[in-house]
Amino acid sequence: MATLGIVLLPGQNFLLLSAIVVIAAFVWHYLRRPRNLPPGPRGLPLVGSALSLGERPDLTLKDWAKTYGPVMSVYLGPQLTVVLSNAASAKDAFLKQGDAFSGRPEFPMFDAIINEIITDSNITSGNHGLVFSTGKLWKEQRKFALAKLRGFGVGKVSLESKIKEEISILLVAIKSTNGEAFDIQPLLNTSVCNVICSIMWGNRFEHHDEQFKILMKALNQEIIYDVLKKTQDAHIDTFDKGNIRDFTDAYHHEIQSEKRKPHEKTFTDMELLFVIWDLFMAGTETTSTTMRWAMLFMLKHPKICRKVQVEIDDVIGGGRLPAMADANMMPFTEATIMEIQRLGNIAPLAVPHATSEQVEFRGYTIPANTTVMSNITAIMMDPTYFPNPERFCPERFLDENGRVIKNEAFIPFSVGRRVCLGESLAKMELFLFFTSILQNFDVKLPDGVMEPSFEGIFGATWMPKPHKICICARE
Ligand code: HEM
Repeated sequence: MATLGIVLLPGQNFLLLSAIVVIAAFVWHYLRRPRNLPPGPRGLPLVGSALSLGERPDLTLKDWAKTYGPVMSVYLGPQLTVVLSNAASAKDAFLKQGDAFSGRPEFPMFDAIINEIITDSNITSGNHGLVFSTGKLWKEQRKFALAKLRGFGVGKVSLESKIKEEISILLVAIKSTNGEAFDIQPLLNTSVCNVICSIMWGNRFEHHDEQFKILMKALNQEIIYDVLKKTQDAHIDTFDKGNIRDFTDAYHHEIQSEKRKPHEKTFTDMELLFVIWDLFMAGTETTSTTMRWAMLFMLKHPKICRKVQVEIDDVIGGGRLPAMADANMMPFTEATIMEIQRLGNIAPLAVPHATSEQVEFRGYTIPANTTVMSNITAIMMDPTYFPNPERFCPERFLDENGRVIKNEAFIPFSVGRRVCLGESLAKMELFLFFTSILQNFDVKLPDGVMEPSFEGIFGATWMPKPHKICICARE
């Protein structure tokens, strides 16, 4: 190459070209940034700030918010993302401007997975079910699911008795460990999953049932679709519109009553599969992981554990299982569960939202299709609302008369239109499982272990690393 009278050797040619590409990438990176965005780190071309997030993105983002403020913009790869790091900004967005802030980002990887799993249909997009759907489909599915979950007993005594049946079986299984160290996760997963089975299909499974074992194993695998489809098809074979037994029947009835043209319908057999899939995925690991954190916190704070047990003994005694009606009379236990959820915090960045249109927010302009994340870790560790936030202290949720008080930054289920659809069910399960275990057992560390480990794995949820504990019959 000979330009401006300069002659370059082949190696220099390559260097020059690389330099031009890098400079162009930086110029493009800075110029493409839309005007009037919230402040935030500039990051690098193409990857943005994604490589700086580390193993705990929630903690890194919490740290960055100290510099850039509670509403900050970050490029994660090429994706513009707005991060909300205090309760007020999350509520302003998801509650006050919920119309614009309740979409979900597109996940090309998710679409690819769906394509891979579902081979017998022409489904190509991820806009299905409850968790990742948007627009009219999401609104209709969510409204239906909420109404039917209520109809099939969520928040009512009818479901409570099913949860208690599950708990009785769990307690027998725990007792059979004879105080030996064991991993409680599979037992908890099975019990919680069975509660969803009861609502979806009207029946529970024995822990050793082969079909149930396949379902449990499938939950995190590609065969989940086939397993759910087989169960659903068998269920629908016995459908009788005069006898709606469960969620699946109610949904099937809705499909049959749909009068809209095929392309306008959102209630279909395929959609039912996605909805059930979402309820299993969102409703199993979340609750059982919170219970695993609960056991660890009780091991770490035996005095608090003892105080909960004293309250259980006073209000319930030992002659019957705990009931939801007891909760009002057990403020310390309620406050302890809240503190477990605050520090156990299983959904540190919740589920990302997206803007459905360009929106003016707190003086900034946020373009359509921007990903919006609420940093639940930052919100539930905010010292303005939780003084000394690292400390495990149930009393922070009690007033001077020992009554439970609300704290507006306590949002483990998120807020607004996309608030966790299973919140009532999860609260029922957490109270009944937690109190029933502590009513009957003491939690202990295995021989030779001095401290419970709070090391976790940051994945779909923030969960404790696999560990063993001893659960011994109370003396
Ligand atoms: C301790 C237990 C649980 C916690 C901490 C939890 C937390 C959350 C959070 C943070 C979200 C995201 C909300 C948002 O996008 O702003 C969510 C969504 C959701 N959760 Fe839960 N969850 C729990 C249990 C459950 C259970 C038991 C079910 C169902 C049976 C469930 C079903 C769902 C569904 C369907 C969504 C998506 C809602 C939507 O996009 O409209 N969750 N949950």
